[in-house]
Amino acid sequence: MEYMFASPDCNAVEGLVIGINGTFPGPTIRAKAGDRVVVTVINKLHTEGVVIHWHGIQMRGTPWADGTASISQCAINPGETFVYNFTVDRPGTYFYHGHYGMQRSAGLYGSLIVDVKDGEKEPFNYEQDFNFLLSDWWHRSVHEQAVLLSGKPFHWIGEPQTLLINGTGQYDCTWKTELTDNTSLNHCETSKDGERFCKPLILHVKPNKVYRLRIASTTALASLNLAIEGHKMEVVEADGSYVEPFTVDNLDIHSGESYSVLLRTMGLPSNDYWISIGVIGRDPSNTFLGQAILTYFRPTHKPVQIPTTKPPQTPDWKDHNRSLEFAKKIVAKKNYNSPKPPKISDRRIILLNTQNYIDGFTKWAINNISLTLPPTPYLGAIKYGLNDAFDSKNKPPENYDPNYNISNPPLTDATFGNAVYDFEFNTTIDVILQNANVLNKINTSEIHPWHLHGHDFWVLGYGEGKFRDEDEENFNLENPPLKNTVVLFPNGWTALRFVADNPGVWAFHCHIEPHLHLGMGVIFAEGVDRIDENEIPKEALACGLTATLNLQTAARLNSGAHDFTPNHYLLYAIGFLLYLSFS
Ligand SMILES: O=C1O[C@H]([C@@H](O)CO)C(O)=C1O
Repeated sequence: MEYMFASPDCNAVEGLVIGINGTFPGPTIRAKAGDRVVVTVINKLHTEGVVIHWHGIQMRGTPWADGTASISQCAINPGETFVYNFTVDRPGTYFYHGHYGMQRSAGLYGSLIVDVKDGEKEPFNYEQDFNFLLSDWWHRSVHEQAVLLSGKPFHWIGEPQTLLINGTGQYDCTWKTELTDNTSLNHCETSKDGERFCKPLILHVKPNKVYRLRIASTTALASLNLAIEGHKMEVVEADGSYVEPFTVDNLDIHSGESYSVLLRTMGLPSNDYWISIGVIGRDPSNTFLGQAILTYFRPTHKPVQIPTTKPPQTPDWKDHNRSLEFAKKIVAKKNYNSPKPPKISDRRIILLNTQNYIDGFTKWAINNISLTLPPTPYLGAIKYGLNDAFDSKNKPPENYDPNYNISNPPLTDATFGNAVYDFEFNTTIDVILQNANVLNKINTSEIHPWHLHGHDFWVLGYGEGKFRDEDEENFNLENPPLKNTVVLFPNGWTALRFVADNPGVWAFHCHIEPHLHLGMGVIFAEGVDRIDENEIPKEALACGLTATLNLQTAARLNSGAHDFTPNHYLLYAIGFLLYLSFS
């Protein structure tokens, strides 16, 4: 991991991105289900720690490899190395990204594709797959962004300048939304030194075939919609689970989500076709759209032309109902052993999402608590009972004040906090995400994609306004989809269910990078006592109070406490006597 100068969207001024092995985005990792993946991370950032989160991988048996700073491990210091060693148990479209500060916004990400095991088949056929890793790009550095957000008064970072596909975008191109007479690509195609690196991604396809597009979004902020001119798409996978196929003209994808769609190519294509990616859910302001070209192989090898048609318009960003209808179409695949949720839950937590002030600083809070991560990773703090490492005395609230007016939030300050929701092992948990209006903007409620670590959850339903107990009657317990990221729509609620059966400490948070930075997340812990401490790599827990723990172990070992001392003989003698007395 290393900062590099780059201009992913061909803006004249280069900025900094975090590259991996000299590339941005990082290399695509491709594995087969059941594979053990071993990745050595060497931190070559000069002055910052780093971690990598493997988004969508459940880390069963290796919770210390989840790559969340302060939660599952210590940040890897500059110059240090950390080895992630984990199993990818389910095929699907995933990605990896930084999970320390706002490093995802700095471009620290790459794709992770898990194919089916040898000899197994996907429930659909295709000729070839194409990979689209979508992101958004700001010309201000991530450090400037963090300072803007953390200041008093608060300065919002604004919308992105450009949308990127596989790390490439086209800022300020004449063909932003429609073509001008001059169809040359000018600076959008050629960089200063003549290297063509900003031209749009080109998919070469043959007529009458089926292709799989793997689309994942690691945007820092933007919710997106993707449309392919003249073609429909059949949605077949969401967040690594197969879904009941459905056909769409365009696809919504929010930060943290991934989809596979099947694209059937035409028999007699008349042209090359645009693929457009636009912003939904928030006013896109001047964001330059993401564009790619679908080009058909031709007998005469003509160079790829910029299509002479207009790129498809993505839907109106304000049309949340359309997005909600899209989200509701995603259900588990029929007759495919899709696991069903338990019929009832053991515990229900309601999480109210609000924007708040704390001492004049603008923050996001959940049930009035804005998450501030402690220096000691929770995994070690809980495992070793280091009660001072975080607020272990208090439990975070299970609900919010029933009189709270979500349309007109009171101007009460929130508080900072870092207490943990701890779940009894193997119990079924329902979470209701509840949206509200933001501060100081009449009638404005924002969209929040929430991502859970360590689990997939069933999405049981969406609703308008405040969640009421009766809404439970309409939960979808028949074929709810399994996802790891779900949208909380403006003014509404989203209900989800999962079984707390994965020992570890797991973040659950809004996947909008600045929102997490401003406290929009909670921490879940389950079965931590079941984790074998001998398996936790020592370097994962060598900071904060857990560092002291490592030092104590080292000191004990150095002082020879592991040698056979007279005390051991005494214990053995007592044990032997007990054995004799019982036998
Ligand atoms: O966190 C945010 O702050 C701004 C706005 O709510 C206040 O300026 C915005 O659009 C966000 O998503």
